[in-house]
Amino acid sequence: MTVRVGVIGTGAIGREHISRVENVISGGRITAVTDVNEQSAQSAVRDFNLNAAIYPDDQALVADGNIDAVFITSWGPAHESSVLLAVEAGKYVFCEKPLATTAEGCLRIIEAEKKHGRRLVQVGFMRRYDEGYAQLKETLDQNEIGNVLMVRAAHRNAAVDESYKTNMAVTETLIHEIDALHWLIHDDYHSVKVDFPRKTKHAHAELQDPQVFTLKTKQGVLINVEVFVNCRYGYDIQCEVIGEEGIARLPEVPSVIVRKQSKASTNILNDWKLRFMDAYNKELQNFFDAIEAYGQPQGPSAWDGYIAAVTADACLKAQETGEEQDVLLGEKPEFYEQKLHV
Ligand SMILES: NC(=O)C1=CN([C@@H]2O[C@H](COP(=O)(O)OP(=O)(O)OC[C@H]3O[C@@H](n4cnc5c(N)ncnc54)[C@H](O)[C@@H]3O)[C@@H](O)[C@H]2O)C=CC1
Ligand SMILES: O=C1[C@@H](O)[C@H](O)[C@@H](O)[C@H](O)[C@H]1O
Repeated sequence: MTVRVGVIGTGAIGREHISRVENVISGGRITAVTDVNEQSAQSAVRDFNLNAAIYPDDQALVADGNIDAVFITSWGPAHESSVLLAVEAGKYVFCEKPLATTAEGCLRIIEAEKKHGRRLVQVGFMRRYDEGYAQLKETLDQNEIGNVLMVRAAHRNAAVDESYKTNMAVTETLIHEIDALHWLIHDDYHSVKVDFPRKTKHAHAELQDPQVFTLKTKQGVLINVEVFVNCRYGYDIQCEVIGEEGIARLPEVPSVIVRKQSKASTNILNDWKLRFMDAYNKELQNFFDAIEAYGQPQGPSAWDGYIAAVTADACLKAQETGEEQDVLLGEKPEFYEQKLHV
């Protein structure tokens, strides 16, 4: 089966995903695109030599009877309405994070998907497909370091532009750790708080940078995540898990070690697209493979999108108030308990 895909939003990651469907992975084909900036949609068709219809908006694209799935790669605030349109039309959905900008929005999507009666939605939490995270998870699942006590993580970007505000440290950046870390240690968040250390001179006036988030889990694990988006030196993702019997670290990205002029040095990547390239490829391959094998996706679900949204809301409130906030999750619906494996 070839999954025929319509893409809503042909910006940076939309183009990345178009390219990987057309040139890298198997099982899918881009047959429709739309973007509020029509020129962007046209240039995607031209640049990737697509045999695809260009639609004026998401509604027209979703109504196309010749598409099976929709990739939602528009700006975050536009995601919810496009997901709802697609689910109501019975299309499979791959939606980049955030699934919706509020927990209530995620619940509306969950209700629509339950009404359809079968999972349709996968959220773009690609860390779960990264080889390093997979190895780290395997180490923890094998109980090699005993009970997990603490996690120390960092999400660093070299620089961001002026459109990136303090709250985006949560909604754009920390959101990946929010998803990956509870998945990694099989635990749920209980409360969150944030500290603002001395501000770097490289951050613009409306951005507090760096920020340090402390997330406590229901089992008492203390997770500390540094978000530092003007670190200057590169794109760097760190994660160290401290257990009762030992410590497990996310592997570094392989890089040749050069010994020269009394120094040993390795390269550090600068670009998130390269850091997680294999993970993006795997998540989309898995999306197509699961549709073929089971008639439904098996990757991060709308429920995972909801967990991230509730936790992100608590982090935003912690930013505003300076106080610790509880993470209040509803009961996981039976609908999302089913485990599939490709
Ligand atoms: N999983 C990951 O690692 C990443 C996820 N993202 C997420 O992907 C989404 C897109 O990010 P970027 O590609 O970096 O942004 P971008 O600004 O480069 O592209 C977004 C595109 O969507 C279009 N658009 C906005 N609203 C629309 C609507 N209602 N209908 C149709 N088109 C619309 C814009 O014109 C633009 O071309 C964001 O939610 C972002 O958080 C982005 C980068 C990496
Ligand atoms: O989602 C992403 C971007 O939006 C964000 O800007 C980066 O910091 C992330 O690491 C990347 O994965």
